[in-house]
Amino acid sequence: MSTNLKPKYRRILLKLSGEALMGDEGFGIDPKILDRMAQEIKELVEMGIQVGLVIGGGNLFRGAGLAEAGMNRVVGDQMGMLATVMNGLAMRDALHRAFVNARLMSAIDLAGVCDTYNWAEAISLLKSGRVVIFSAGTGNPFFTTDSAACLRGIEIEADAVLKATKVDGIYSDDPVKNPEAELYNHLTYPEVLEKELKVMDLAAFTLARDHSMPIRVFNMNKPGALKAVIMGDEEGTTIDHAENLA
Ligand SMILES: Nc1ncnc2c1ncn2[C@@H]1O[C@H](COP(=O)(O)OP(=O)(O)OP(=O)(O)O)[C@@H](O)[C@H]1O
Ligand SMILES: O=c1ccn([C@@H]2O[C@H](COP(=O)(O)O)[C@@H](O)[C@H]2O)c(=O)[nH]1
Repeated sequence: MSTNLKPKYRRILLKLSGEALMGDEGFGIDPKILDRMAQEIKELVEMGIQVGLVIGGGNLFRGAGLAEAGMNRVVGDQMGMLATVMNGLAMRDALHRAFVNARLMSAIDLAGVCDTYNWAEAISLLKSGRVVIFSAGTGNPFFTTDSAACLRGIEIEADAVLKATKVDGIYSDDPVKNPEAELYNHLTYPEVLEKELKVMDLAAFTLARDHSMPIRVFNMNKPGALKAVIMGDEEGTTIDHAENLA
């Protein structure tokens, strides 16, 4: 249970792993996970926290995988970006069913389906308590939704990028492959690079570092983990400048 009384963050950029959305299925979206995430986001909104959301697309398509199978990489990435719009539509629907006001924006024009990304409008929606889902990544191929999360997080002046993933945080090695791997509570930006830890791709990570955007990585399947992160409790792994970790 948290010993902190006030949330640590006022505005967050929450990145949800697309792959984690599929649960035990090999493809697609598990409605139970979607509804649980919607409830957890609702709790944050009720605490007065402004929530920007980026969802991955790994449960549907990844450009790199499609290119390996012979498809043109740009076309594969376009399919990957559209996959994140599908996840965004599903999440907006789940949030609306949970009586949470949410808007879906896309970095690619999709008139009639959702709004096109607009920075000023996003800020104004966040201030009015709406959850804003940023889909279609950065709108460009050869990037990932981790880059989109850091980019949008910096643009909306979020207090942190919270990366919800399938493992408890950042380990000394991939914990799925190496059960001996140790979990880190805190890391500085240079430590992540020195230790060659796979937190997110380099483009995303350096963007966060260069703009002093703290990153917190935690398990989206662990009940209460998101709330603990929000309250500033020791949960998952925090990456920041050394002086902010002290
Ligand atoms: N040092 C490490 N610490 C923690 N996880 C690691 C590490 N190295 C590799 N991983 C792997 O990275 C995975 C998390 O990846 P991540 O959440 O970034 O998925 P993703 O590819 O961004 O998801 P999606 O594309 O579906 O949104 C973990 O499941 C873990 O197996
Ligand atoms: O800015 C972006 C973001 C994503 N893509 C493509 O979408 C898929 C899914 O995103 P993940 O981060 O892997 O979940 C990604 O593999 C890319 O193919 C993109 O092109 N540009």
